[in-house]
Amino acid sequence: MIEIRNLTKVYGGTHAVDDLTVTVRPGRVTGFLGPNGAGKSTTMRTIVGLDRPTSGEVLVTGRRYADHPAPMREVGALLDAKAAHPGRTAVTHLRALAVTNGIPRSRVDEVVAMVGLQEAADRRVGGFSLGMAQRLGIAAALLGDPEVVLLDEPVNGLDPDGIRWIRGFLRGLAGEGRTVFVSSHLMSEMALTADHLVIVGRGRLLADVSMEEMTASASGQVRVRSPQAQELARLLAGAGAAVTRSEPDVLSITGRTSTDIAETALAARILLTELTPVHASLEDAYLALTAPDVQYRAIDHDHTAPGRAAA
Ligand SMILES: Nc1ncnc2c1ncn2[C@@H]1O[C@H](COP(=O)(O)OP(=O)(O)OP(=O)(O)O)[C@@H](O)[C@H]1O
Repeated sequence: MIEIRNLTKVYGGTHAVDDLTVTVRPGRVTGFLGPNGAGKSTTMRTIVGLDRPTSGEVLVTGRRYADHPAPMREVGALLDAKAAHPGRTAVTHLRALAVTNGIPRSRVDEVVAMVGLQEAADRRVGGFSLGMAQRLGIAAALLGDPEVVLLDEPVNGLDPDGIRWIRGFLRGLAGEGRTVFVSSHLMSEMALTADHLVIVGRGRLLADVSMEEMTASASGQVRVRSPQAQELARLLAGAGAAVTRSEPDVLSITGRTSTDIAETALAARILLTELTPVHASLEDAYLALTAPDVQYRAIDHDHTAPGRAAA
């Protein structure tokens, strides 16, 4: 578990993280989302002791990172895939890390196999593709068999095969009961990987929600099928709901919950054959939530759609 309590980090005059309080729980993949400059990397660096909080604190499995006698056994992090020395082979890099952290050398072979790098184990890291470097970074993060795993943009620049591999791998780690905290800007990927979301904007917490809640609440729409659709539409519209009829027996309703609609139908003895909250895509839900907090926005040249973040 990661407990972030009133974390603030100020660089010069910039509040990179601003009074952030959130708990990242084990047994699930938690996606860490936010526009460019929202403070995700700063938060992750603080969790592993690479940045000191200006105020507040972060506890990993109950203690500050620096207070753990063997921190690599508690938390493994992939913050920069290109961090390994280019002249070393994958195995010498991992052995050096193992030795300095009191981890048996036999563990190196285990993590190399876990990430599928056996064939490249004796090649120099400088010649690795981005996908291989990401795998090596993950192997390093897993050396201490940690309960908590942090990954900053692990799928950046990977091909679809690599992305799919990381997705399955992270879900497997969470399935073993580990705490998996992963940042990404790829919403379609997060929608497939994460169970829970922590969303920040300008250093502050915007949402700490399950994927299900995030996408259901953003749409606010309920789809209803009924042989008495016209009568139901009249009743709901009369009560202030926005109702559109897409097929003769199908209504899209905004402004009423599923329960409200079921109660209205029951009271009027109207048969419902379908009652479904419509989920927004994660991308739509995310963009709606973070729009006020986007700091870097491209100029919109075609004047047909709002420009999105670019930095
Ligand atoms: N070492 C530093 N010195 C000065 N300012 C910094 C430093 N690190 C981060 N910042 C600033 O803190 C803010 C948060 O940056 P951070 O990299 O944590 O955001 P992020 O959410 O990871 O962004 P991105 O999605 O672009 O990677 C930004 O305004 C950034 O310019």
